[in-house]
Amino acid sequence: MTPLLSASGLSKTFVLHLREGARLPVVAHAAFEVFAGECVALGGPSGAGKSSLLKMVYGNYRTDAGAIRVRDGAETVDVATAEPRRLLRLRATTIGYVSQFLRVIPRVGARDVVAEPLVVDGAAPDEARERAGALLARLNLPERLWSLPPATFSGGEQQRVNIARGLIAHRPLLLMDEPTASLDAANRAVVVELIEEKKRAGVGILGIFHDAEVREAVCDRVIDVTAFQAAA
Ligand SMILES: Nc1ncnc2c1ncn2[C@@H]1O[C@H](COP(=O)(O)OP(=O)(O)OP(=O)(O)O)[C@@H](O)[C@H]1O
Repeated sequence: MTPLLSASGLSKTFVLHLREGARLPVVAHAAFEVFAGECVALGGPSGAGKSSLLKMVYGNYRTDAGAIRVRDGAETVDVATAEPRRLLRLRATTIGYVSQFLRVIPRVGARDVVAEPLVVDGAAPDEARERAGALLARLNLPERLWSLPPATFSGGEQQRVNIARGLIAHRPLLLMDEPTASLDAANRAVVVELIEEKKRAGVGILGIFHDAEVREAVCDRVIDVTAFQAAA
């Protein structure tokens, strides 16, 4: 079986230009794979480079060396060297990303924020809104909030809107950065169920899961990022 994601030789050093070019090596020669239907956690202590690796896989951080091969239908795209347009296309169809925080879209109500990825995929707006409502209901977001822009929502409410937006459409590879950080036990359990459903649908997941209970419930294996520690 070919992996959905195959990273090899990944290295990254931050150069702090405002600190006289101080160099902060984060990872060196990182290599890992993610297959369809599995959930893989990036593990290791704070500052080990978990978020940096996830951002490299999504193409938000440049890599100094290495390849990040992502299967995109019949093609394979190397995120590390892809043209910006190719990267945007890859994100539109293949890589989903659930960040910790919602990037609020001004004046757009929560339900429409969640429905948008389906509309972009070509779903009829009414159907997209109905599915968005159903997902928000599963995540216990009170219906009175659905038409309101999430800017004023609580941290946990915003995180649930963010999760719903990140999970509503099918993307074969899903990156998750602490998807349950601000959630209570009942909502954590819903997110665990949603992740299980994605796995059953063949989605490969790479994520950071600080909550040990959630990690043990959904993750098939943990990649220890300290193994990729760069020499200072
Ligand atoms: N944009 C950046 N510019 C400079 N240094 C950065 C940047 N992003 C991360 N770093 C540094 O890289 C190192 C790894 O950070 P990263 O956020 O990847 O760690 P982490 O394992 O995700 O930590 P945590 O569990 O605390 O979130 C840290 O020392 C951090 O200060």
